[in-house]
Amino acid sequence: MAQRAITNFYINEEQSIYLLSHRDAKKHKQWLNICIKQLTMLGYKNVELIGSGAFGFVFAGIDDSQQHWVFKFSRITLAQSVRDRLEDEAYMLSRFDHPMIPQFYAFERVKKQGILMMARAEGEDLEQLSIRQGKFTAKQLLDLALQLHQLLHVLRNYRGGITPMPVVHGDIKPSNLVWDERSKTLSLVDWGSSVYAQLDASGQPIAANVMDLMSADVTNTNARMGDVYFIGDEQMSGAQSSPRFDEQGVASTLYALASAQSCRFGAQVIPAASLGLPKEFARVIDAMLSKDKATRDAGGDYFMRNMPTMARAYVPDNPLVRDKALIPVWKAQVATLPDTVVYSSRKQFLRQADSQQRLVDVNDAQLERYYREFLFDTGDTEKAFLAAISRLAKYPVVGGLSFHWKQSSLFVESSLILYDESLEPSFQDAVDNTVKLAQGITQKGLFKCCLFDARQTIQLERDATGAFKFEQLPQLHYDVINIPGTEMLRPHSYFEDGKDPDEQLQLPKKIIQCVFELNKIHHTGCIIFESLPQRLKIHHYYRLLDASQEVRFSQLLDEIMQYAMAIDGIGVAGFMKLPYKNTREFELCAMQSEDFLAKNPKKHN
Ligand SMILES: Nc1ncnc2c1ncn2[C@@H]1O[C@H](COP(=O)(O)OP(=O)(O)OP(=O)(O)O)[C@@H](O)[C@H]1O
Repeated sequence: MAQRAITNFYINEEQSIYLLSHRDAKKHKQWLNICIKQLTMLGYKNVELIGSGAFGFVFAGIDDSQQHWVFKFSRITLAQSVRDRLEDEAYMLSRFDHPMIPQFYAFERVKKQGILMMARAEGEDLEQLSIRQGKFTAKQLLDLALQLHQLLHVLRNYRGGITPMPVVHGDIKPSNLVWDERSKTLSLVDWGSSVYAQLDASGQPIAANVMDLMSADVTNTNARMGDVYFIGDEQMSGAQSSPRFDEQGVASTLYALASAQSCRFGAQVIPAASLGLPKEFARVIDAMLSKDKATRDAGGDYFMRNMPTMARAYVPDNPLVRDKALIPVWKAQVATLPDTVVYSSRKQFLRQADSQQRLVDVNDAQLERYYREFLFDTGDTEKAFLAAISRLAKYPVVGGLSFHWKQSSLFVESSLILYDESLEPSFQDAVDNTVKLAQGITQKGLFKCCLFDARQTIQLERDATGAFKFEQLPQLHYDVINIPGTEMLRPHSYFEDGKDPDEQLQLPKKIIQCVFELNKIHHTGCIIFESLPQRLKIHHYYRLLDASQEVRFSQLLDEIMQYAMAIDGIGVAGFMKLPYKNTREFELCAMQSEDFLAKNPKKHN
């Protein structure tokens, strides 16, 4: 119990509600139900939760005249100053009357709870579409780029009366863009980071902001932080706000959708020029994502001038043809889809890149959101790799991956079981990206991650003496599939790689003995013990591959549970078992080779 207490850590609901303590999960559900009830009492029908972000929850409902409304609530757990931002967001949204921007309806306060009301943008946000569809086609991207170009014009040309007052949205990214396939229209939502621009695109102060100039506020930025996975370098480093910020958001968005990633950081290893896009378009995106400001700005200027012409070029409207998957994925069916969460050895991985050693005494198990604060010192490709790993958990999948960087090669072992066949192509894109990005990482070492179903996580509370409270000892869940005898002869992988520095929890020896015994039986799976002061969480998935061994297998799992009741330390420890020792080897590759639409018509036509 000598570990530092976990202080500033909170598992975000975004991870999975199933990982919250019973009490917190109940509170969370109750709160959502209260919101739904209140909105229903106000006369809205079909009220439902449609989104949740770091700052709030978003509900939708229908009024008497069949108008679709959206209600954005700020999280009550946030500081008042942060909650007040919802009112600023309401103000900026109310400035616009444009078909690509949801109409502002009202801002109201119920006790301390602010509620922003606006029109619902019909359709699906582009992050959801990207998860479902995988890489966007060139045609989709050009159509989208044209609409984004139009949006940038709307923002730049905003006027307060006769005075030009360009607006910076500040958070353009796929999840803030709602696409309606029926009407082919795009809407920009989430105005929580928007401000009046201080500078114009050429870096000159904007005359309308005389107040700022007079109040000697010329050096301070009024900019707000957008999503660190999508904002450009200037916004990240606290520069004064300018339309360049949104050009960067647009470039990041187009890049992320073209490559099926959830961030902008992969562009050095997987440039837009490698994605089978029209050459001119790909070059512009890469220029806009450049590390060099002059190149970025020139790219942005080119986009603003030429996007309409680029979008007019003929591009075949065919579905994507994908190369063979870099690593295999198994498919399976299940009645209830898993609520996937990923755990990884990323702390160790990040620490190596953390030059200022700010992570040394952080010992939390799961730092998904928390990592955002520590991303500054990490290389872009490492960030992109971690984001690509997180993206895997957006799919209904269980399994494990290990990446081992040795000499000049990358070795990947995997076991991935996807529970929705229709998502196979997009999941393949997501998995291939992890490999391509890993090929671009030069630091030596090992990275492993497990993907499990949070619904199956066993949680046991401790009493005042530290003993676990339960009526009946819960059982570890497993599936059985019998694979052909020939497959059984292949050597199975055996995942033991010495003490992992991230795993501070000392497990009872008996558990380790059981795991050794389990290893003799052909199976795949993972088990992670996460011991907190008040409770123990056991995350796991198991798949027995030799049905003849089921009796022994389930007996060992029961024993593991019994011995787990002796865990008294705090920390995390776990084991992962991959089914075969068929490690795939990949060469390191600093940058994927160029591939443009016109050059390779067979492949893309
Ligand atoms: N007017 C709207 N019409 C349709 N969908 C909307 C609307 N506003 C928000 N959404 C949906 O709700 C999600 C979350 O909304 P929003 O981005 O405003 O919340 P947030 O808490 O600021 O999120 P984040 O932390 O991701 O910035 C969006 O990704 C989008 O899918």
